Amino acid sequence: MITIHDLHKRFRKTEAVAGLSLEVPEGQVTAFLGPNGAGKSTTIKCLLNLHQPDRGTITVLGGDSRKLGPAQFTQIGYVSENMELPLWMTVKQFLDYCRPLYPNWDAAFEKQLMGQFDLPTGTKLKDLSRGMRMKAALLSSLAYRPKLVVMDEPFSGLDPLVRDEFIRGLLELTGQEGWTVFVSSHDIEEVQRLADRVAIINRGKLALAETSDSLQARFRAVEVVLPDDGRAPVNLPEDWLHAEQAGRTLRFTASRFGNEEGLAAALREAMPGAAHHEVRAMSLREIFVALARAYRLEGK
Ligand SMILES: Nc1ncnc2c1ncn2[C@@H]1O[C@H](COP(=O)(O)OP(=O)(O)OP(=O)(O)O)[C@@H](O)[C@H]1O
Repeated sequence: MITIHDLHKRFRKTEAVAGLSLEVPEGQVTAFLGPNGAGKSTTIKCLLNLHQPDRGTITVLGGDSRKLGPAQFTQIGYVSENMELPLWMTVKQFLDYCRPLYPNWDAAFEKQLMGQFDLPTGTKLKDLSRGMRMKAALLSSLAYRPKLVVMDEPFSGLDPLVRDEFIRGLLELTGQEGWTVFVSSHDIEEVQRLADRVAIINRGKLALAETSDSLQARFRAVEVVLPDDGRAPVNLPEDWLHAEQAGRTLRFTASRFGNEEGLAAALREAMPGAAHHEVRAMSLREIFVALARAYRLEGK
């Protein structure tokens, strides 16, 4: 659905995107993660033809992003935290304004979304809470049933309750509609329930792209009780991340977990005298924290 190849974009001295290549497959929700200033918004603006790439190519919906025009934009829903909305309009006026812009606008679906999002039609956009305003923006971008939904930090600034409700609505819809969604965030917590795939960008480059299932299959939190002399070996396997010892307990993150037997054998080899160990699956949030430490993800 989206193929980014060797994307470069510079603003004066800042190299915002520095050779990013990424595939966003059809029918899945891809979370595009990275710290502040990593290059997420710049990538999204390039793929929507709002910025010209300096180098590299992006294919969106089968065509060159630089040729995206009104016809393609009726197939793409775009929601951004910085979106400018006509705040003086009521929700109803706003939707009346959007409807004729999209030949594929689905009035019945608009109604369904209105119910689902529980929006007050007669209220001016400027008088809505931030969460409600994002919902109005989302509604106006979904009611024409786009093939591709691109969201740039849609949840930032929403309180957890509103965010959860918003995500529940989105989850239902993506499930029903089979949408391809590309959603950026600086915090996995915001999008972990939505994401089929995770792509991490750091300092303008791709650090990792993988399905959530594969990440959750290969990461484990491990706790080992060391033998009486209580010293962990200095050279642990390099896929055991962030080893920390407290008393006789050694904790680390196994980043290439295959199965219990394989891990037990590796533990016996690395620490022959260890008494016992515990292995626990990790949430995407915990995995992201471990990855952030491993890649030293930092804002610019
Ligand atoms: N129009 C611009 N002019 C100058 N510099 C820019 C411009 N847009 C982005 N940058 C810089 O490019 C880098 C990447 O910014 P970008 O907004 O793409 O990051 P981001 O990952 O979306 O960050 P955030 O999570 O803070 O939104 C930053 O250093 C930013 O200051």
